Amino acid sequence: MAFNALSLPISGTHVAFAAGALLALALLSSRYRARRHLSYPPGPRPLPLLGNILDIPRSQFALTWTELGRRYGPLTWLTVPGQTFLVLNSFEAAKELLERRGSIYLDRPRWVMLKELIGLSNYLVLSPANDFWRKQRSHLKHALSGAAVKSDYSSLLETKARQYLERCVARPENVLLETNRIIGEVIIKLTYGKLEDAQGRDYIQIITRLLDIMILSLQGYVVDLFPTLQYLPKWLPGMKFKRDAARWEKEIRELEDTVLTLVKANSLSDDPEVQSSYTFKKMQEIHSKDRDEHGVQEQTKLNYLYTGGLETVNHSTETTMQSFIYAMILCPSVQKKAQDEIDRVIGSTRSPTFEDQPDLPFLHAVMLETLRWNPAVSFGVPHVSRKDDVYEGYFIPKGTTVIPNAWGFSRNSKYYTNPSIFDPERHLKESPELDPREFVFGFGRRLCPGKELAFQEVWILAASILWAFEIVSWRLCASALRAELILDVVSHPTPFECQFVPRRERLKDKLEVATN
Ligand code: HEM
Repeated sequence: MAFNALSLPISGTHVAFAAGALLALALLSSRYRARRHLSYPPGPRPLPLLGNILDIPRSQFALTWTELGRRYGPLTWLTVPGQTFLVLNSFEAAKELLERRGSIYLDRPRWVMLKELIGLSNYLVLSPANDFWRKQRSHLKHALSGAAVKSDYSSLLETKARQYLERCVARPENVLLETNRIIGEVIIKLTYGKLEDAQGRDYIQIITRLLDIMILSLQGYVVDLFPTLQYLPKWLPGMKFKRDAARWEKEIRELEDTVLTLVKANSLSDDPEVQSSYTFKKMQEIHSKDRDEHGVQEQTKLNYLYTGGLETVNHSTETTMQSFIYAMILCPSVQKKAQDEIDRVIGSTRSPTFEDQPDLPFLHAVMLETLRWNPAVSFGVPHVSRKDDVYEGYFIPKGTTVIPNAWGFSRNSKYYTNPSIFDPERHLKESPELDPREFVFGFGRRLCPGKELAFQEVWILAASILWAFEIVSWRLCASALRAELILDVVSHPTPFECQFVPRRERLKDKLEVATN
């Protein structure tokens, strides 16, 4: 039986529904038409089937992103089948998209190798913007706020800085290793309260290995560009990524189990150091909310996994300190000026404390310049968009991976005069140049929650080194050294040797007095 539309009973609801549907259709079609007239941002021409795969670097990523910016302008568009990428070489565009429109650019890439094959999807920095991520971030926001860092962690940071100086006096040939070690100790102390478990296993070694695996797996595996490759059998040629993933997954599970055991043991500890740690406090919260043993187990695991996100960012602080030491070797006049300021304000009888901070403006500028000169996360951590967007007339579809090229901002003469020169004075001008903390710690809702802690930590370590030592190069004179930076996932200076020469007579005695 044929129905005549007019013979159907029509109610007000139907009319409203039909009008709504028509309106939605009209909107959709006008949006579609508008989109058809909108273009993607400029970028290199994609190849059939492969897209821009040949334009995507395998190393020194930030250099390629910066070069693309020079050729195509502040926004560069790249595609590989099924994925779209937007490289930002404009600080203003990064601010607008990732911060002001932060609710759109909130997710993280799929990172097939790291998250799906190795199973690290629950680490805070890698996590999609889900409920757990939100809860953990809100907890961290308080635990690592500027006020909390000042009141809760200043004394730990000062004590660690003095211990560091003592170790450098005792083992001057090992200062770079000691630098990495002390930074690891700060984060582990703060997270777990202890550096090793009852069996004497060193947590810094465990975490360092975890970080190394993470960074290795982010170094441009082809499966990240073509996720379907993961379903092919591992005996086929080109499937090395599958074997790597299987090996690392096993290793990571073992490392995690060790730390998880510590987290559980810690939750029962009556040691005050443990009780002041981040995980102890979180575990108390979990126990107070969930009395069911299975729930507690699950929460403990999640707590560990998310806390794991804290240590996974440790390399950034290490490389920032390495960049500082490297810059001081390359620029002896800057080093001397900072030391003169320290000598004037602090003198020779005691080592620096945070109370000296307001009186050391040149040192503050040196630390800002260190962050700018070699942004530790040189091309930022990518954000992924949750819905379609339009910016400056360009269409940015949902699911686009947006890369804020921090290195590009740091080398852009629009923001900095002579950007490749290490020059702290740029931050002391009447109108200071762009504060690098505006971009080296990322943007918007994914902004680094550890930025206050990181800045205070590198500040106290740098102040202590300059107070106690002259930093010189082991073999070469400064003029023979060139600034060479490796811009990988976490960027760092090329391996170099250096020596800390004591500037104070009886330095060891002075440090002992300070420590006691
Ligand atoms: C100089 C040292 C550091 C630098 C340069 C740095 C930089 C960054 C950057 C660029 C991001 C990505 C932000 C974004 O996606 O927009 C990030 C994320 C993060 N950082 Fe840091 N960071 C440093 C130290 C720290 C420290 C000491 C901690 C913790 C104690 C920390 C904890 C985190 C966490 C948990 C995230 C993930 C945030 C999220 O995805 O929601 N960072 N960091």
